[in-house]
This record gives sequence, C-alpha cells and structure tokens, in this order.
Amino acid sequence: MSTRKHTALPKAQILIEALPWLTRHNGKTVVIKFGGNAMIDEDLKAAFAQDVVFLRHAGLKPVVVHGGGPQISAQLDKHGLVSEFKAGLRVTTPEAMDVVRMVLAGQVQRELVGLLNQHGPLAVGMTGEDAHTITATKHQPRIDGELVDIGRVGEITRIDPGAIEALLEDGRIPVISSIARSADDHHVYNVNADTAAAALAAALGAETLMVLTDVEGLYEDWPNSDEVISRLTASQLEKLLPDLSSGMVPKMEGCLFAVRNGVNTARVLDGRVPHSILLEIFTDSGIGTMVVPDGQGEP
Ligand SMILES: Nc1ncnc2c1ncn2[C@@H]1O[C@H](COP(=O)(O)OP(=O)(O)O)[C@@H](O)[C@H]1O
Ligand SMILES: CC(=O)N[C@@H](CCC(=O)OP(=O)(O)O)C(=O)O
Repeated sequence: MSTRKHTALPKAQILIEALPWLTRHNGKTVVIKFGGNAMIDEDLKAAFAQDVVFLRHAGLKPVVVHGGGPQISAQLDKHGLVSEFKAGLRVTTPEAMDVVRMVLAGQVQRELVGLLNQHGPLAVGMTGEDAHTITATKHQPRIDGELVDIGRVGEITRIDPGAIEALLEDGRIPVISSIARSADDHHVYNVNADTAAAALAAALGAETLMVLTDVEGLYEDWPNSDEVISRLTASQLEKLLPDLSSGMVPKMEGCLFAVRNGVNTARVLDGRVPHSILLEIFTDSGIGTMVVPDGQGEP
C-alpha cells in the first residue's frame, strides 16, 4: 500500500461511519430549520450552507426553513418600533408585518440562498405565500383564559407542498420564509418559523426534522442546569410541554407535531457548533435532543 493511500485511510473510515445514516435517508426529505439566533456569524452560516449542499449531493432532499427573530427585532428598532412577545409570539401590527416580510424574505432568505448557491445553482427561495404553500388564519392565543389579539400572527390551516415537491424533484434546495397568506382576509401573516418547519416536515412526509438553535438541545432543568435531554418519546415530551418557556415552546411543540404526523425523528441541535448537521450524521447516538414517536423505546 502506498503511503498516500495509507494516510487517507482514517478519512475513508470516517466516511463509512456515515453510511448507515446516509443509507436510511437516501432519497428522503429532511427539513432543516435554521434559527435566527443560530445565525450568529458568517463562518457558521457558510458551514451551514456547506452541510446542506453536502446532504443534497449525498442523495437526500433537504428543505431549509429559516427564522430571523433577532434580525426582525433589530430592523423594527431601526424603524422606532418596539418588539413585544406574547405567548412566545411577536405581536405583529400591520406596520410591523411589512418589516417582518422585508427582513425574512428580502434579507435573511436572500442571504441563505446566496450562500447555498456559491456551490451551484441549487437553492430557490420562496415564502409560504408562494403557490399557496402555507395558508393561515388569524391566531389568537389564550393567555390566563382570555383570547388575546396579537395582530397579524398566523395559525397554519393548510399546507400545499406541491411547489416544494416540484423544486425537490428538479434537484433544487427550497429555502422557505415563514410567512403565510390568509384565505379569509387576503392579508399576509407572520408564522413562527419552528411551527412552519414542523408543519412542512409533516406535509412533505419528511424522514427527519432538524431544528438548529443557540443551545445544545432541550435542557432538563433550564436555566438551573445544562443537562441536555438526549432522547425522548412523543408522550414524554407532551408531559414536559407545560413546563417549557420562551423560544423552546414552539420548537418542542413543533417536534411533537412532526413525530405525531409521520416524521420519524425530530432533533434540536446546537447551531452555534460549526457543521452541527454533519456531526449529527457522523455520530451514532446523535447530538442534541432527539424526539421519536411513541413505541420507539424509552430514553
Ligand atoms: N428547557 C430549555 N432548554 C433549552 N433552552 C430553553 C429552554 N427553555 C427556554 N429556553 C430558551 O429557548 C431559546 C431558544 O429559542 P429561540 O430563542 O426562539 O431560538 P431560535 O431563534 O433558534 O428559534 C434558548 O436560547 C433558551 O434561552
Ligand atoms: C409569530 C412570530 O413570532 N414569528 C417570528 C418569525 C421569525 C422566527 O420564528 O424566527 P426565529 O426562529 O429566529 O425565532 C418573529 O416574528 O420573530
């Protein structure tokens, strides 16, 4: 064996370790939610794009759904508008909705499409408004038993996955902004990106939902300890939901919805770690928190 071949052997072994995961996911759809808080620096965003393109070339069908909460808040601030959240959702006046749409579809989505397309003509950006992909109705959360008006925040009523499926069929990587149209009043609505990713994963019959955020996973006793729950079933998660707070609520509700509606695994991963998607593929037990349907064993 030549020295060159010999030194390359560990690399071959590393690739082979990914074989079971890649075999299981071959030809399957993977919905990846990239949170606004995980998009903290340029290198991380570039590494994210590389990972997604890697999956595409490895025979998977990745779909990216992006957030942009901090980016929206910064832009609202520039416009002299305050950011207020109720029940974990942004209170969205018609004026704020214009900013949400501009930041998500005009800035964050464009940037991700640009980064992905540095690797070839792969990514196509769209919002849930396009081709009636996401239809919503006005969402009115109940706080302390009372229905509260939080403006143009949408509750998803229907997903039409046709346009995304056509893009996947064409070998493209769809990049979706979580904005919906309403069939009732023809306004556009602001949808939480975790909720949109989960609904899309279910409607697309995705194998896996990956949610990249700015923590290692679901902490068992947040904020007191950094012990991450590595695996839990849908029923176990359902019991935990009432105790969760802030950004984790839509994330874990989304994971639960996904695995209860045909998605095989939903994972919360640390998007601050470079190449967290590839790390997930290359480690048997996975990183972060994995949610599985009931009947797939206790953690
Ligand atoms: N049990 C928990 N485990 C981990 N994070 C939690 C938990 N409860 C609340 N959080 C908060 O949720 C945040 C992630 O949600 P969010 O800020 O909406 O992120 P993203 O922009 O990625 O959607 C974490 O940074 C943390 O502050
Ligand atoms: C209704 C609602 O709250 N929508 C979110 C949409 C963006 C989002 O979800 O971004 P992250 O994933 O980065 O949090 C918002 O306006 O902030």
